[in-house]
Amino acid sequence: MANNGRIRSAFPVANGSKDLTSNSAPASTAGSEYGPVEFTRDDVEALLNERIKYKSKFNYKERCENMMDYIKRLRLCIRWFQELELDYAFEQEKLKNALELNEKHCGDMEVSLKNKEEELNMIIEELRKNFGSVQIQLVKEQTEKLAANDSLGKEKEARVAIEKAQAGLTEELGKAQGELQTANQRIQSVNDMYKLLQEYNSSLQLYNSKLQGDLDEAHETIKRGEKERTAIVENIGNLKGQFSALQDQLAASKASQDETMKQKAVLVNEIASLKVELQQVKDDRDRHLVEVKTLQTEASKYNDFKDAITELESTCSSQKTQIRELHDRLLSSDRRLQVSDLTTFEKMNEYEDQKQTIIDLKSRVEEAELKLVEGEKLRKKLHNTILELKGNIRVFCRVRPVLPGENEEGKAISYPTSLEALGRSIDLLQNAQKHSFTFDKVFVPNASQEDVFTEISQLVQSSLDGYKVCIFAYGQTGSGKTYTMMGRPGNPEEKGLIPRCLEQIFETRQSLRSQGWKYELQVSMLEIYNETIRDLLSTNKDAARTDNGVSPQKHAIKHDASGNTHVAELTILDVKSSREVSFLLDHAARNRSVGKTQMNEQSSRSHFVFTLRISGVNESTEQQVQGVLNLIDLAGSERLSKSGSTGDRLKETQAINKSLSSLGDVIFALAKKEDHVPFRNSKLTYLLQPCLGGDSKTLMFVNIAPESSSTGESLCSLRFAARVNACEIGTPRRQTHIKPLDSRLSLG
Ligand SMILES: Nc1ncnc2c1ncn2[C@@H]1O[C@H](COP(=O)(O)OP(=O)(O)OP(=O)(O)O)[C@@H](O)[C@H]1O
Repeated sequence: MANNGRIRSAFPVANGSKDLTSNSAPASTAGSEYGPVEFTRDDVEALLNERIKYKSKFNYKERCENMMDYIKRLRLCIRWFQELELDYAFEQEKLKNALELNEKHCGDMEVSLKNKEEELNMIIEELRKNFGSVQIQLVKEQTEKLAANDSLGKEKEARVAIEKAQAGLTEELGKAQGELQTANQRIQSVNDMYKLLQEYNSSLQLYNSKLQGDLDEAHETIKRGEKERTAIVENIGNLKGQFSALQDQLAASKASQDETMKQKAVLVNEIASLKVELQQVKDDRDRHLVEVKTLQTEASKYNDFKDAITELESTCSSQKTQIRELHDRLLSSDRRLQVSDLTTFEKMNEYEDQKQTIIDLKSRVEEAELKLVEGEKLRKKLHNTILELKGNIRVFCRVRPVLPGENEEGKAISYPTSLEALGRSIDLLQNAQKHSFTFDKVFVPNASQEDVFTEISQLVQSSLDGYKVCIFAYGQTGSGKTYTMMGRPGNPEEKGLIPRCLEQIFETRQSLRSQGWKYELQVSMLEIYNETIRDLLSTNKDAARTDNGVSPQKHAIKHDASGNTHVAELTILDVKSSREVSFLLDHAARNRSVGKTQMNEQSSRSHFVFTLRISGVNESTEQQVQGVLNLIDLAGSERLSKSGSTGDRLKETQAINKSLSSLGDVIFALAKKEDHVPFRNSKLTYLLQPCLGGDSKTLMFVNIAPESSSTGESLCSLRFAARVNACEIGTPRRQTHIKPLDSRLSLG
């Protein structure tokens, strides 16, 4: 029990003292005999280490008393301990409760803090949103402010203009009022003058009437004088004098009367003109009054404007305060924007660097692409040189995949993977014996139609360059010859070599136009069935389908001195697009002789020969080329035993085998450079004579079925192909000319 630095009094009981000062918590009330006592650690230790000394060892009474006292003190100490423990337990309980309370309080605080945090987050979110909307509003307010400023400026301008106009109008009004006043004055003076004239006129009239009276009087006097003349004859002279004087006076008064009359007329005219003038002045006055009225309405409008302007100004001032607020916010946003601008600037720099890197990379890619194009050109050139060096016959082997329902077990075919054999060799296992073959190319079962076409596309190009090209597919029934040549109908991905060749030719024809080349293409399709040629493009269905009705001589084959082949009465059609050719291919496929054999449900029982005659003229160089592309799907090569044929099928198989073995004979004779090459032994070899004879480029596909049951047939096919592959027949020759004036070369 640690004292924790509490200052305590020495153990009083132990010292026999009754100083019971209590100065610590928890307070102990131990020691009822001694009152509440407290022990320190030293007290307890002193008590425990106390050794009672006795005066006499044998004074048992004293020893007993001392012992009793010691026990009493020990008991006291124990009780103190117990009470202390109780107090501590109580205090611990209290602390525990306080701790729990605090924990609870803490939990509550935590919850409330979390709530507060959420609330604050929400407020922040809201503030952010508000900030966004405030920014939008700010932009809006700014545009509005600008618009208001604009309109205010306009209004001010209008106000100034109106004020100017008003000043002008007031000036004009003043002027008009002045004019009106002068006009009124003039009217007044005219009126006065008119009055005066009227007075003058009336006085003149008076004077006139007076003169008239005088005249009447004179007349009276004359009358009296006349009367008196008679009466006073002697006074005539005097009277005559009087009379003439009176007449003179009369004439003078008449003249003055005329004068007055004239003056009156002048005055009347003047009054009339003054009246007109007065009318004009009145009109002017009315006009001015109207102007004054309009000016007054404008002035009232201007007053309205004034109200609007004051309203606008108050809006402006409120907007100004808003703008000021927004401006403050804008400033803070600006500061943030500056920070983000800095980041953006850094990012921009990074972006620029990356852009530069991209540009560098692009230029490097372009360089690489250029190199690639150059390399491709070189490759083509080398390829052609190799072809020419190698001779004109090459062999490609293609193994078809295992078809659904076929047995995949016991793989008879494998493909060596050594560097020199990869893609060119094939091993066939028969009766535990391995037969290895190497060809120009071996296509594994998963090779696509496009893969195969890529390998022969150079050859197709050669036909456009003026070579005779002959590609044929050889192999047992069901090994994939028709698939290789024609593809799977209705599936563009799986179209065969013939449609792909034509697409390439038409595309190249189009692109060569820019170099001045113009090509004409003609197509013919025939089959050799039982040693008889049948025109597959004939529109006469009976002639196309019937075997017996066709004379073997009908489609006689002829070769001219230039190595061109003509088949009599064969339909040759000009073609302009690959679509046209596919239509013709469909037509021909429908006309083909097919039959069911043990090995193929739809076995081609004839050799199918597709011929494309290519005639090109270069208008700028006058160069002319004639190429021929023969694509041949041979009939199945299986042996009689395997085909299980009887009757007509047996006859077909025999004819097929005869022509195929003739093909072999011709190739081998050519290879051996024998004097006599048995071209005429079969229709097929005779037809293909110019293509096999050394001038052309020939490619043979040997098609192989993968299943073990076909191993025997596959071995035969591969052996035949290997022999062909070993042949070197001649060097292909290109048929080019400089355009003769009016000739068109015969084809084929
Ligand atoms: N490479 C290939 N990928 C997928 N299927 C193929 C392949 N080669 C051939 N086939 C399929 O195999 C079957 C037989 O092929 P195809 O008719 O072309 O053989 P064939 O040698 O022309 O036969 P025949 O000589 O009897 O006419 C067909 O259903 C064809 O679709």
